[in-house]
Amino acid sequence: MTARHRPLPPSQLTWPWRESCHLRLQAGGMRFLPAIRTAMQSARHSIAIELYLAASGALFDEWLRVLGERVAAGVQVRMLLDAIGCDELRSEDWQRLDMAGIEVRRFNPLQWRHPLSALVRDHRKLVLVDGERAWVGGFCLNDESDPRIAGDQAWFDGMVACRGPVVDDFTELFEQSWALAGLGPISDAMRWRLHRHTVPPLPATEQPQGWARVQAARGGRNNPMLRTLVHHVLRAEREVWLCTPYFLPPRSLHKALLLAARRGVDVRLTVPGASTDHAVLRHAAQHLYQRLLHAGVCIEEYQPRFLHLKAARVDHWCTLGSFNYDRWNSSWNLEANIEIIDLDFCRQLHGLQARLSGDSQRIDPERWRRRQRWRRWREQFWYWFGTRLIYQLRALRRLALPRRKD
Ligand SMILES: O=P(O)(O)OC[C@H](O)CO
Repeated sequence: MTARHRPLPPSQLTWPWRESCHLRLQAGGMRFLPAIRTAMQSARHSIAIELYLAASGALFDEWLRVLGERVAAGVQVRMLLDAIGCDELRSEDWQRLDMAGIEVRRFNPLQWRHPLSALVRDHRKLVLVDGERAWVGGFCLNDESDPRIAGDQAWFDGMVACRGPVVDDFTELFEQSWALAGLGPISDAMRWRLHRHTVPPLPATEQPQGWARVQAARGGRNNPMLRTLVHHVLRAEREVWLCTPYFLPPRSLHKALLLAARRGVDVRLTVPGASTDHAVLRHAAQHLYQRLLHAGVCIEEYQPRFLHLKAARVDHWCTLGSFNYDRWNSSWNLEANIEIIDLDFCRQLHGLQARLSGDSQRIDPERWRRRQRWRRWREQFWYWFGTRLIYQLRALRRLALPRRKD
C-alpha cells in the first residue's frame, strides 16, 4: 500500500457540548505545574502528552523522572512533540525519553524536499491522565514556564484542569493527532482533509453550569476556532475580553472587535508589554492600536513578565487553550481549546482579568496618537512584514503541497 493510499485518521475538530464537567482555572505555573505533576505521579494506566514546545532544562528533567517512574510502574506514557517547537530539546534528551520507555512521536519533521510543509505545526498543549483528567492551555515544557526556576521572570500562563465527559473528547483528539503523526511528514498527511462539520449550538439553559466543549483547529481558511470567537464577538451584549501574547488578529476578528466596541460593548484587550519573547510581533500589534482605541477598545499591556496566556471571554462564554488568535496560528497550526459556559468558571476568569489589569499599563488614546513618528514607521514596517509574509507563504504552500485527487 503506497503512502497516498494508507487509511487516514478521522478529522473531527468540534465536539458537542458536554454537561456536568468539572473545570478549574489554574493560572500561573505555581498552580498548574504541581497539579499536573501530582496527577502524573498517581497515574494508574496511561499518560498522554501533546506539546508544541519542550526544551532541555530542569523542568524537562523533572518530567522525565516522573514519567520514567510511571513507565516502570506499568503505565503507558506517550508524548507527541512538535518536531520544530521542540528543537531546543538536545539529542541526548530525545534518547533519554526512549531509554525511559516513553513512546514518542515527532510531529511533522522537517523534510528538505517539502520545506514549506514545515509551516504546519502541532501547537497544542494537552496533558491527559488515565483518561479521567485533562489539562489544556498555553503551557510550554521549558524552564521559562516554571516560577521555581525562572522566578519573577517566569512566563505567565494558564491551564484549565478538566474532569468529566469532555476528557473523552480530548482523548479522541489526542488519538487523532497521534495517528496523524504516525503517518509521517505532513506532505502526505495533508490528505487528512477537513470534513465539513456543523458547529453544535449553545445549550439552552437559564443557569449555565458545567458546560464545556472541545474545539480544535488545523489551520486553513475555514478555521472553526476563529469562526466561533468572531461569532461570539459579533453577538456580544456586554463584555469582550481577549488576552493573547501575539496580537496580530486575522481581519475578521479585528473587524469584529471594532464593531463590538463601536456599538457600546465593553471591549478589553490584554497583551504583553516590553517583556515579550518576540518584540517585532509587539511592534506589529501596536500598528492596530490606534483604530481600536479610537473605536473605544481598552488596551492594557501587562508589565511584570511575559504574558503567554491565551484566553477570551464574551459575556458568559469563555475559551482558553493554545490558540493565540494571530494570523500565523489561524493559517497553519493544529490547536486545542476548551470552550466553557459555567458561571463559576466565568467568575474565575473575570478575577484573573482583574488581577492582570492591576499589573498592566493602560494605553492612553490621546498620548498614543501623539507618539513619535519613527515608532509609527517601525510598527507599520513590522505589521506589513508580518501580514504580507504570511500571505505569501500561504500562497506558496498551496502550490507546494500535493492535492488530493479523490
Ligand atoms: O507559540 P506559543 O504561543 O506556544 O509560544 C511559544 C514561544 O513564543 C516561542 O517563542
